[in-house]
Amino acid sequence: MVSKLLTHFVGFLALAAFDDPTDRDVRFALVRALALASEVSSAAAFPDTRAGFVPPITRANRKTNPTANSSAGSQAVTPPCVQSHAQACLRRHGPHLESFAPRHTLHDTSPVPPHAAPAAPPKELARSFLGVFRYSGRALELVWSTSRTLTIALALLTLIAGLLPAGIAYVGAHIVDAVLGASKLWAAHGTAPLRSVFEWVVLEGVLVAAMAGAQRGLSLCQSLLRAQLGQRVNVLILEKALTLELAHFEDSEFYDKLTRARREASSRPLSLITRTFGLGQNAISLLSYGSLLFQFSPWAVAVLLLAGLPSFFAETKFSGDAFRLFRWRSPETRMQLYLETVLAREDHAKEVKLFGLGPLFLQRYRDIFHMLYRADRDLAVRRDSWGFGLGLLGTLALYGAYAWIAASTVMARITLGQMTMYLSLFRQGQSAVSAMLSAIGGMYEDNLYLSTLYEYLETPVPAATGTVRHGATPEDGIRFERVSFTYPGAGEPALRDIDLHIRPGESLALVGQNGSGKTTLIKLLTRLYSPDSGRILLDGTDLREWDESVLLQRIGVIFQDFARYQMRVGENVGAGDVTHFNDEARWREASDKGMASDFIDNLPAGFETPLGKWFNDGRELSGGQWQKIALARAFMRSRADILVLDEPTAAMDAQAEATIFEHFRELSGGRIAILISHRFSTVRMADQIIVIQDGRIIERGNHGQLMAEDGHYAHLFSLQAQGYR
Ligand SMILES: Nc1ncnc2c1ncn2[C@@H]1O[C@H](COP(=O)(O)OP(=O)(O)OP(=O)(O)O)[C@@H](O)[C@H]1O
Repeated sequence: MVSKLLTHFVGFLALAAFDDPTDRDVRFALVRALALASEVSSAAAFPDTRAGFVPPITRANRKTNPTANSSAGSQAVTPPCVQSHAQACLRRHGPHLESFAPRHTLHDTSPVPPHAAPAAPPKELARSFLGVFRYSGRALELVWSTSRTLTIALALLTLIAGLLPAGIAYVGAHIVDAVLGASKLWAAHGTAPLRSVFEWVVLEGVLVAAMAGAQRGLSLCQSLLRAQLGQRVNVLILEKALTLELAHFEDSEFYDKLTRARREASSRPLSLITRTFGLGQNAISLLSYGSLLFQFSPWAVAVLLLAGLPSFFAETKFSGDAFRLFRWRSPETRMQLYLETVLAREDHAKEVKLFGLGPLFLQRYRDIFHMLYRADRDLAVRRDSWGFGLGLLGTLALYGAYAWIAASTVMARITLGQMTMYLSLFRQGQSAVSAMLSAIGGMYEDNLYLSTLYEYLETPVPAATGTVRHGATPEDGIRFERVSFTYPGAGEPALRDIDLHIRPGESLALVGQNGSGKTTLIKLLTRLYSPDSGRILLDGTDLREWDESVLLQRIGVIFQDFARYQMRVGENVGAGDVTHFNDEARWREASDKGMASDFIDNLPAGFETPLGKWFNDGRELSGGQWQKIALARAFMRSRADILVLDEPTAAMDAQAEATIFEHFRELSGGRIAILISHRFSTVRMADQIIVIQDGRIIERGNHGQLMAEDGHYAHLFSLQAQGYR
C-alpha cells in the first residue's frame, strides 16, 4: 500500500516530465528516484522501531553491514529492503529465542510478574535511559586496556562510517544535477561537457568504496577485539574464582552470577562497546543528515527527530519491563539449566536411564518453558503492538516530508537532484534514529550482563591477613576451644561447643550419624570456613593468624567427594602437591602408600594413562580405584604433618582397607591423622575416638574406654560386629 502510493507519486512526476519534451532527460533522475522510492517504501513497511534482544553478533553485523547505512546514491550495494526483511524477522523471533536463556541479577529476585509491571513514571524512564550508559565507561576501559590500537581504530572507523553516508547523499545530488544540466546542453547544442558528471560519479564511487572499507575495518577490529576481550574477561573471572571462599561456591545465587559471567564473557563487553560506538556513529550520521536537511528547512529536521521520540520512549519502557521479567524468573531459568545438565550429562546418565527419570524431567523442563514462554509472549505482543502503532507515526512523518519535498520540487524551489538527496537524507535519518533505538535496547541487556560481571569481580573477599609461619607452642598439635558454627543461611548450627585436643603422632577418628557434623569439623580445621565462636589453634596459634600457604602445606586432606581430574593418572596423584606435580618418583612413592601402584601398573600407559571419559583414550576407573588415587594424592603431601581422610575406604575392597589400616600408624609417623569413617573395624585403631551427634561431642576415648562405657559407640560397634558374625 505504502509502496504503491509512493510509486504512484513518482509515476505522477514521470508523467509530468514526459509531457514536457524539453524535460525528457529528467528520466534519469526519475530512475534514480524510483530506486529511492522502493528503498523508502521498504523502510517504511518495516520500520526498525523496536530493539529486541537480538544476539549481539547479529546486531553488530547489522551495524557493520555496508548496506545498513548506505545512501540512496550508492547503487553498488545490496538494496536495504533485503536487509530490512531479514532484520525484521530476526527482531521478531530473536527475543523469543534468546530470552529463554537465563537472565537475572542478584539484587532482585522478587517475584514481580511482568504483566503487573506498572507504567514507568517519566523520572524512572529518564533514569533507565541514562542507565544504559552506566557501564559503557567501564567497558571502554576494559576494551582500551585490552588493545589500544584496536580501540583507536574502532573509534576512527566509527567516525568515518558515521560521516560518509551524508557525503554520499550529497554527491548523489550533484550527480543528478550535473546530469540534468549536461543533458539540457546536449538537447540545445548537441554537445555537452561530461567531465564534471564523471568526476562526481568517480567521487561517489570512491566514497562508497571508503564506506565499504570502513565497515569491513570495523568488522575486522570487532572480531579481533572479541577474541582478545573474551580471553581477558575469562582470565579475570577465573583469577577471581581462585580468591573466593568455599561459601561463595555453595551459594546458589553467587554461583549463578559466576556461571552467567563466564558464559557471556566473550561477547558482552565488546557488544556494549560496539553498540555504544554504533550509537555514536548513528548520532554523527544523524547530525550530518540534519545539517544538510536544515538547508531545506529546520522544520524537516524537527519532524525527523520528533517522529522517532514516541518509539524511543516505548523502547525505553519495554526494555525496562524485559529487565524486570528476567529478574523475576531467575530461579526458573536456573532450574531449566539444571535439568538440561541432568538430562544431558554423562555422570547422570546411568540413573536417569535406569530409574526412567528422562520423561519426568523433560516434562518439568517443558512446563517451565511454557510458563516462561507465556510471560515472554505477553511482553513481545505488547512490545510489537506498540512498536507497530508508533512506527506508523514514523511512516506518516516520512510521507508528510515526502509530499512537502516533492511539492517544493514541483514549485522549482529545489532541483530534482536536491529532491533525491533530501528524500534520501530523510529516509536514512529515520533509519539512523531506529538503529539508535535498537542500540539502546541492546545496551540495556549488555548493562545487565556487565553489572553481573562487575558485581562478581568486585565480590569482597576477606584479605589474607595471617602471617604466622611457626606456632607459639610448637608440638602442641590441634586444639578446638568451644567451637560453634552455622552454615550461612542455615537455621541450626552444624557444630556446637566443640572442644578437643590432638597431639602430634596421635590419630583421631570421628564417628557419628549422617549429618552429625564430622565433615564440617574438617572444613573448619582446613579453614574452608571460620568458626562463628570459639577458636581453633595449631601449635598454640589461632588458625586465622597462620599464613595461609604455610597452613595448607601442613595439611593433607581427602574429602569424600574428592575431585576426579580428567587428566593423566600421574597428574591426578601429583595434584596433591603442586610443587611436585610432575615428579614421577613422588607419584610412585605416594601411590605405594595409597595402595594404588598395582592397578596403575596394569593400565595401558601406567601413570601416563589419561583418566575419565571427557577426552579421547581416557580410561574410566572403578569407584575403589578412584579412591586409591585420591588416597595417593593425600600421601603426596609428604611435608604435611596433619593427614585428614574423610571416609577414605568406603569404596575399597576389604583387603585394601585392611592393608591400608595396618600401615595407618606407620604411615602417619609423627603426624596427626584424622579419620572419618563409618567402619568400626578401622575406627577402633585410632588413639582417640570422638562420637558426634547433632553437632555436639557426646562421647570420647579410645576403643577400649568407649566399649567399657557401653554407650552410643559400644552400641553401634556391636551392631556392626553382629553383621559380620
Ligand atoms: N554447605 C552446606 N550448607 C549448609 N548446610 C550444610 C552444608 N554442608 C552440610 N550442611 C549441613 O550441616 C550438617 C552437618 O553436615 P556434615 O557434612 O558435616 O555431616 P557429616 O557428619 O559429615 O555427614 P556424613 O556422615 O553424611 O558425611 C548437616 O545437617 C548438613 O545438612
